[in-house]
Amino acid sequence: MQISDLYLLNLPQASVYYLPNWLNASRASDLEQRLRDELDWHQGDVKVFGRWHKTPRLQAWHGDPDVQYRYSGKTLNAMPWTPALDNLRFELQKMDIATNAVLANLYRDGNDKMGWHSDNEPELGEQPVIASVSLGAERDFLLRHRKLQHKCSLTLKHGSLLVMSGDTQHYWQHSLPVRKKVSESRINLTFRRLRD
Ligand SMILES: O=C(O)CCC(=O)C(=O)O
Ligand SMILES: [Fe+2]
Repeated sequence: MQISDLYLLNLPQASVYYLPNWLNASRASDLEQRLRDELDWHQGDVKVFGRWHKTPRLQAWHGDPDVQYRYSGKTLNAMPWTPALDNLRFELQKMDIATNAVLANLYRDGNDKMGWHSDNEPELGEQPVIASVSLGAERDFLLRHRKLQHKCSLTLKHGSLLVMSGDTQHYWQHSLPVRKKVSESRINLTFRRLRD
């Protein structure tokens, strides 16, 4: 499989690709269970408008030993790859998506969320490639252009793969809004490549 086998979203100044059934349902469910048990989940702190809050989701940071992650003024060392994460990383590698770390998010239910942001930290480079795997509850993923009026909403399915590349992070923001009716949890893995 190649990135060109995914569906390209028709968005200006963006390269966003999506494949709903990247993993079959049973593999996706097994993986979800394993990751829930194996990853180094913790609830971090974020600074929003000068005040500290608990992140409205759990997170885990895994990757190559030398990879560090700067987040709200803190530096975290990556925990090692687990076999399950390493397998996925290998499959992405076969699609020419080279990554050395993954930020995992666990949304415990529809109250957990992620606010508007771009993944544009300098260590991700000029044109970051972010490969995002979704497991568990379906959640809406929103994209909005920073200057134009364009918006887009996508329901990320169990076992799906979303790839953001090119200028996407430069011109667009994305978010995962609260969905009160969702009672199930969701795990999302965002594979990234950080440089030093
Ligand atoms: O949960 C998602 O689908 C989005 C996660 C995300 O944007 C991130 O980790 O940077
Ligand atoms: Fe993101």
